[in-house]
Amino acid sequence: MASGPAAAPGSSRQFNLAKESELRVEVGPDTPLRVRLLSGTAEIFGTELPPENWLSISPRQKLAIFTWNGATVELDGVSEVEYVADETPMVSYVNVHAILDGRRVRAKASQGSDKDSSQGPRVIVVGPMDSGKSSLCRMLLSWACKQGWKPTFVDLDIGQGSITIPGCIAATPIEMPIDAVEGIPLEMPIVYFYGHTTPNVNAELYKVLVKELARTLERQFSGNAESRAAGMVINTMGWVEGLGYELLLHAIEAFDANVVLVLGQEKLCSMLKEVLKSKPNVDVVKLHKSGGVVLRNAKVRQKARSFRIRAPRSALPIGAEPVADPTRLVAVNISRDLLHLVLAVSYAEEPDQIISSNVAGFVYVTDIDIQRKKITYLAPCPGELPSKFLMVGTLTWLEG
Ligand SMILES: Nc1ncnc2c1ncn2[C@@H]1O[C@H](COP(=O)(O)OP(=O)(O)OP(=O)(O)O)[C@@H](O)[C@H]1O
Repeated sequence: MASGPAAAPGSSRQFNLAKESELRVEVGPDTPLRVRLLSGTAEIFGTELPPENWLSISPRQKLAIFTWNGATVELDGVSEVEYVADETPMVSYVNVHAILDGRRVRAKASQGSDKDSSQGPRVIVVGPMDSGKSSLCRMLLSWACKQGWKPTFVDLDIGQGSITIPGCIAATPIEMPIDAVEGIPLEMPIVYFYGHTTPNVNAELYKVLVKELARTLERQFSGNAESRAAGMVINTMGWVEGLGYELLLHAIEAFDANVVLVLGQEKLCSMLKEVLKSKPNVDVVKLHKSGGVVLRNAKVRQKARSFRIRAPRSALPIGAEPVADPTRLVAVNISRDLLHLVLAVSYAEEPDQIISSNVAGFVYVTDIDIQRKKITYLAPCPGELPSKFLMVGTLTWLEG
């Protein structure tokens, strides 16, 4: 591993990357960094770099520029960390991709026959915090897209998810390799609002929403053979003990996952193998964590969450006391407590549809007039909200 000091502002430098090595880069909070490919081929989490064009890397991003066959890349700007590593688990990851691809081909070939064999792989990626789950999901999705598939990405991580804002679970079809800068496309996500960043606040509600999302996808797959064959890649939370473990099992069951990829933890892998051995159609596969995955402390995680809420479609909540039935709806009075909260706008038409409805988007409360019972909010687009039901959780956000 060759490591270099962070570069001085404005200086550009080149790296000759040998076959199957990667340049790992951590970008600071406010310093811009650009990268370009000068020769050979290289990719960022499964998406190929365009030749010659400068690509701006967003602040705070931590990434690897990996090459299968060798490449020269140039960096321009300031980074906090940059070094080249030649030991990576990428070959094992791409081998998994090849197996998944074979299953997609077989699923497509059996379209029109029985439903079970026309179902492509349903992959769930599990592992402790900072084991590289999200990065592996990205690679598997982007490699599948490169091959012409349109897999569905499901993100069950309510803390550090990458489809929408924290406190939600969501799914979206991925039709093109994921843009290294823009991230997951946001045109068509199906989003369910949980309203908290940890599942133990209301684990029953979390489970109900996971089931609803799984049911919605099942309905979509039954009418769309193409996405059924492409299958899904499911990202999970980094909580793998106790209730966290129970929720992983629940997710495997709810989505009918048939490939479980376990990143970086022997214990979790053997526990899952043991408990799933009664299901011969479920493969549990252990994979090594990449040495490049960057550990994030609680503060960094909180910052990352609040940063995601600044994204165009944002919003977050406050909650009521737990009650006997954890999925019972509680009406929230208009009070100052709502100020600076992000509320989810439900698609529900009637109150009894609220739990089972996905959300249209989010609004951010900027003012409360208690006398007139009036809420002023920021919304991503003008006009009326698609429903009169707004949902509240425990997530807060102050512009800072
Ligand atoms: N090979 C690599 N080189 C450099 N940075 C990497 C590499 N792999 C992952 N990272 C970075 O490390 C951080 C953690 O990785 P990732 O988000 O994939 O982990 P995770 O297991 O999904 O985390 P969490 O449990 O918090 O959701 C991310 O910022 C990611 O971009």
